[in-house]
Amino acid sequence: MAHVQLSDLSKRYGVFQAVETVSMEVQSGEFLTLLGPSGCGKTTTLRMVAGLVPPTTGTVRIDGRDVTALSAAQRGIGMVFQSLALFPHMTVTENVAFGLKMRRVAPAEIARRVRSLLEIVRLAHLADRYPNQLSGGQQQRVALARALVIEPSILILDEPFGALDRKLREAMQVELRQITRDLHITALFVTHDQEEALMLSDLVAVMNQGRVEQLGTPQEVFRAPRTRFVADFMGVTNFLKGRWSGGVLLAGGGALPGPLQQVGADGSTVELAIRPEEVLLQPGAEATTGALTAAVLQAVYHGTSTSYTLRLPDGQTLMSREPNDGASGYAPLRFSAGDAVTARWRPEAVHLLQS
Ligand SMILES: Nc1ncnc2c1ncn2[C@@H]1O[C@H](COP(=O)(O)OP(=O)(O)OP(=O)(O)O)[C@@H](O)[C@H]1O
Repeated sequence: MAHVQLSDLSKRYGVFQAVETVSMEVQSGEFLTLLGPSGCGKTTTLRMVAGLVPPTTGTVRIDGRDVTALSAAQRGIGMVFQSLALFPHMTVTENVAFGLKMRRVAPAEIARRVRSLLEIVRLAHLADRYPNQLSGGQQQRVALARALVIEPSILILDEPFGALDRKLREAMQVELRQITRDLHITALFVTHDQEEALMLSDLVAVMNQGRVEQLGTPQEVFRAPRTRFVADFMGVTNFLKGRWSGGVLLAGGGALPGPLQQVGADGSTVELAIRPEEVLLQPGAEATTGALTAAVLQAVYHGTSTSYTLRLPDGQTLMSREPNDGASGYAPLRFSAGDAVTARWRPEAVHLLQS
């Protein structure tokens, strides 16, 4: 059980600000993921929590205690990194036992804990193998067992599944989620893969240029991104420029479906995001309030869905993505280039972005 609190954590390398005033709290047993593109400061943040990198300013607290000045070993945090560095000359059992031996745990207790951990990560049958006799996924599980065997209340994982193929990665993700839940471990995870972040986490912190741009549940950051960066990172492809007029948002050559809360004066402009799967199309151009007319520029079949690129009357483009169910999957596409259509969406599907 451990509660982690980061307060105004910053890291500067020379003149370069790698992490800037990051503050967040992870409750005991929660799974938090730092998500963001390469170089945004995820690893540096995680290493400051682990005690591997000293912060320039700010504090790290575990269960209310300031651990900023403590070494990594004194913090008792389990760690798994992408370059997992198993000891090649040791068997699976010896690799997992290593941390306990260093802590001078009694041999019988070591044997008991290693056996139990190998069962949890489903490797008991490979206990006597050497790392080079294991698949990549099995090696990752040894690394996980090795981190878990010291019974850490906090587990730190930096892109631990980056080298695995998709199927193996998914299996490991499910296992990791189960293990951290079962053992009530507080986990801090780093990835640049939004799907991985969404499926694993209780909380996702989206980072950009050293700062946390949005912190929320997976549903919040996916469904209600607050900035263009977060929306973009979450796979939103539709960004429209709009203008307020008497409580109505004008964009794309028409009035958007309301009610929307006007945030600026009349005439002020705003950027908005809409997920392509929220844009519903009907045949024929029918300009009514809450619907936009559009011309189909391109139709692309993706198997499980079909995407349409549309041109709106004011020249902006918009994407619509429709799921293909069993029947429609074999049917001809509903629209093709040049067709006139009407686009609508639920008022809640529109997210006004902060500039
Ligand atoms: N020891 C260092 N000296 C100087 N700059 C560094 C050092 N370590 C990291 N940086 C820089 O700090 C920034 C953040 O690095 P960090 O490793 O935290 O990013 P990241 O988000 O984890 O990226 P990735 O996904 O590529 O690992 C990068 O621009 C990196 O070049």
